Amino acid sequence: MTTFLVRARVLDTPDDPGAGGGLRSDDDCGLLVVDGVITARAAYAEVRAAHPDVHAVDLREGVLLPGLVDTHVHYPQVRAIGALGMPLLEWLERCALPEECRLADTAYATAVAEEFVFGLVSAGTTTALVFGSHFASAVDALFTEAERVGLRVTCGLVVSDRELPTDLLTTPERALAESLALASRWHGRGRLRYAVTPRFSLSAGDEVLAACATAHHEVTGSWFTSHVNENPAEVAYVAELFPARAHYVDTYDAHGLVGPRSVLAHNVHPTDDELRVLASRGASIANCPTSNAALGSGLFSQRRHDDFGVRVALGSDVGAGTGFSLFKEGLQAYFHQRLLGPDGVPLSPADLLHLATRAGALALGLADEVGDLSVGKQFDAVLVRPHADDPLDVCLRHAASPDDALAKIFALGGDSDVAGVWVGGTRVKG
Ligand SMILES: O=c1[nH]c(=O)c2nc[nH]c2[nH]1
Ligand SMILES: [Zn+2]
Repeated sequence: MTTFLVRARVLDTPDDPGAGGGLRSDDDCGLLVVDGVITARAAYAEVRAAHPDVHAVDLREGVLLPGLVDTHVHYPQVRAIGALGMPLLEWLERCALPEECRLADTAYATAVAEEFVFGLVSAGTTTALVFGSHFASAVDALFTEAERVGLRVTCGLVVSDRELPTDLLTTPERALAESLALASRWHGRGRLRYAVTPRFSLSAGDEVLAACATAHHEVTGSWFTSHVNENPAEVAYVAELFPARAHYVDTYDAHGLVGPRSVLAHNVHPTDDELRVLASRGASIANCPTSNAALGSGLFSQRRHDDFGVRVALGSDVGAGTGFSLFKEGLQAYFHQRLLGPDGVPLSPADLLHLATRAGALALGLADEVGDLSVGKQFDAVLVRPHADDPLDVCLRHAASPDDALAKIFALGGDSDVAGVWVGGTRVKG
């Protein structure tokens, strides 16, 4: 049995700030961690008195947050980050898809998998719903690396049967067979799970979507992820390709793919009917603000999702998104709401932390395990400790309140401020 006691300044959001909760802040908190699980939480002196002999780790030089949860991030696109100036379909054709073709080479894919997992850990992301590769061997490489490092990863084979470079296409039969084979190797193994992943219905016709539905049904507890309503040209083309469907969401819903274990990325241009369907199915949306800005996709309406009761979490959407940091995504989510003027939702610092942690855990069905630092949860945590006299260090020392300190972390925090990362009680960075 491995037991240690953490002494830290802890910020987390166990209760949704948008639903009457707020920021939980404990200046001198004691967390007893036994075999990776938090078994006691109280004032440090109290936990210490009850456990006088346990080894203590003093993290008071920084701020301890729950591990960050990224609900939409593309593993094959690490090397494609930062291509600016194109809308979605042109960016896919000129930038993302040529790079994704290179993952047919397993040695290349293995190197990218290592870079990708390192990118997640460096940013303080401990749980991710990862958009995989079109090549099964590359998906194996990603799961292998995630397991080696110990991250919580849900991922799957990306499948498509049209509109993409030939090397990225498959058939419904092959899609199903390869998906089931991957799931049999990885789903439910340690912290890993399988996600059925048609790229988007623009590139996945009804036969492939039906194969995805079969895989989702056969792999108990699997997840479903894809893209939806990202860009007006994409939305118009999907409508042309699926004349019998009511709308973009219906291209998935008609196959029974939209439910509580679904995460759809973007949804920048939804109709009211689509929001109604998403809410009634209990599906989640990954809001990807830096990607939406970089590709000029538009401003995400948090208000309409809130009004219809659709769950929202955050995704970095690397490589259309401009990096792995969910602090940056949170800040951009905040900016976008500001730019919407009266139609925007004023996001507080606690809202941003909730979006980057517990909302993601809820979207991924992992809220009983991760997302905050309560008793019974896994010790998945991020220590934010900037270098002495960096602007963030200065601002944290002079913060007027815990909410103010958190705002400064989202405004100024980056990978170099992430001084420690733990997953299930094991330190994976720092
Ligand atoms: O932002 C995006 N990135 C992608 O790789 C992609 N594929 C389909 N639709 C997409 N959107
Ligand atoms: Zn994406």
